[in-house]
Amino acid sequence: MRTRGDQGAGGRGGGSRTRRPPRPTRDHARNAAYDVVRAVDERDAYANLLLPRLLRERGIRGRDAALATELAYGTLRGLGTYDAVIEMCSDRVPDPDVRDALRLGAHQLLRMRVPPHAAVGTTVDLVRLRIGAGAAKFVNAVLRKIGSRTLEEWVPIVAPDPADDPVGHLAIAYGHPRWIVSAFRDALGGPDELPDLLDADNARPLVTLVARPGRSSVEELEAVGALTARYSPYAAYLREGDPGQIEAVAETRAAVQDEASQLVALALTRVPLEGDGDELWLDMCAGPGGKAGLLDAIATHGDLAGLSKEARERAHAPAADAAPAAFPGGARLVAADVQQHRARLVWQTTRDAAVLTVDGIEPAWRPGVFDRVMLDAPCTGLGALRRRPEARWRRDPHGIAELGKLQRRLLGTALDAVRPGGVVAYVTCSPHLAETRVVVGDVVARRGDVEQLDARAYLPEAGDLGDGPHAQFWPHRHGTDAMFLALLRKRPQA
Ligand SMILES: C[S@@+](CC[C@H](N)C(=O)[O-])C[C@H]1O[C@@H](n2cnc3c(N)ncnc32)[C@H](O)[C@@H]1O
Repeated sequence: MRTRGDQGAGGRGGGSRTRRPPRPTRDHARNAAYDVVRAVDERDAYANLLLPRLLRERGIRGRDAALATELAYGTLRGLGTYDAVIEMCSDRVPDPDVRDALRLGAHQLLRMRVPPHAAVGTTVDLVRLRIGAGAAKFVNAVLRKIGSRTLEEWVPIVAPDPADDPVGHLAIAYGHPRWIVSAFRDALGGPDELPDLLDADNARPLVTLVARPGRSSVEELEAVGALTARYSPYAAYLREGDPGQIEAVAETRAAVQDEASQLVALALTRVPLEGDGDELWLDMCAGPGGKAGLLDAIATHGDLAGLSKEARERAHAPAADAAPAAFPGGARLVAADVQQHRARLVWQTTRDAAVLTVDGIEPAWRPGVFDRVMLDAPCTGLGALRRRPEARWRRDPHGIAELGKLQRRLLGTALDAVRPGGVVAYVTCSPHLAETRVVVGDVVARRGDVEQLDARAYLPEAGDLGDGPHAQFWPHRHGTDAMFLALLRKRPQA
């Protein structure tokens, strides 16, 4: 995985050597973390898939498992910062395996409260066993230099001056690629909240559960230790433990689902439709099924939690929008995805939905047959960087133009699929303007049959959603993913 200064061999402490196979050490947590960081760097592995497997296979549990997780995830999140400091402290470009060990040591020295002698000593031991004595000597010297200053002291040395280059400064200080910091600044409308947002992106998110209405309840989740959530009437937070061990989750009556993901689905069900009929809903890009699971339960059983009187009063419904309403049930969800394996996941997590493997841009349905359509469009996922530690370094701004074309085409077919008077929710797990407001603005301007509703009026539980008419969630404001929602009504025919 490249951040900067990725130029090739070096840092061996002199001379060539034969690569030794890994030897076991007692420091299971650091070995597992190192293996994860190496695998991500070397073969584009996914840390959130590999680490749990390694912990299971090696029998690493409890505090060791927590340490391995913090070491691996924290190191991967902070790569950009650590590489800048490593470059400053090295007299040669380290080889990738040595560099990954240095990154692991730098994370312990600069962001974790590991005492310097332990951070240096354990990393040097690991390098001696896994790579060789020469590399261990080099790592020892570099880590000692890194440990001579705190992160706060290093940042002004290795990052551009904030007065000349505020984005470049924040990119190094908070370990994010520069283009992502720029995109966040544009979406926030200015730099003021950037440090809070980037900081929130570096924290592990709470595990949020959804109790699917008619199938489970928040009370059932609270009875097994989950905590009352802030916004969604169906959410509960899990502080610790494996959600898969909870009976309701194992039985797909409940699931893991970010709170903003729950709320954007709920908002779609709350818009009063114009004209007759509210029986058939479509989730056009449903895999792996988070929103489909909730929409399927509400379609069948209704929005059982409904909206509190206070929330209803808080709902600011502009004249053109009717007030939010709790759906009474009695509808059917069709859930589609272009990828068969993702459609299968949707089938496994829903109960009553019809699940199809279909390309949303070549739809298998007649135009105008659906009353409500959810389009959770494929996107860069910049709003969920907290979840995949390495994701920020893998995203590429050059893909956005192609994604934008697909997003526009899918939004066009979603609007064709809904009946006049019906509603489409356009959702992305990205706040990037090119994937959100620009896509919606272009499609609405091109068609004469769509009006954009004030999405905030259907989310009275959550404030601070922006200037509208769309709603934008943020990790630093809401503790959720940075999810975007636009609600579009197809105008009734004259
Ligand atoms: C952001 S994810 C959807 C997440 C899902 N709604 C949830 O809440 O779990 C986007 C999905 O769109 C699917 N997709 C991409 N292109 C598509 C297309 N042309 N037609 C239908 N689905 C598509 C992808 O396979 C992916 O599963």
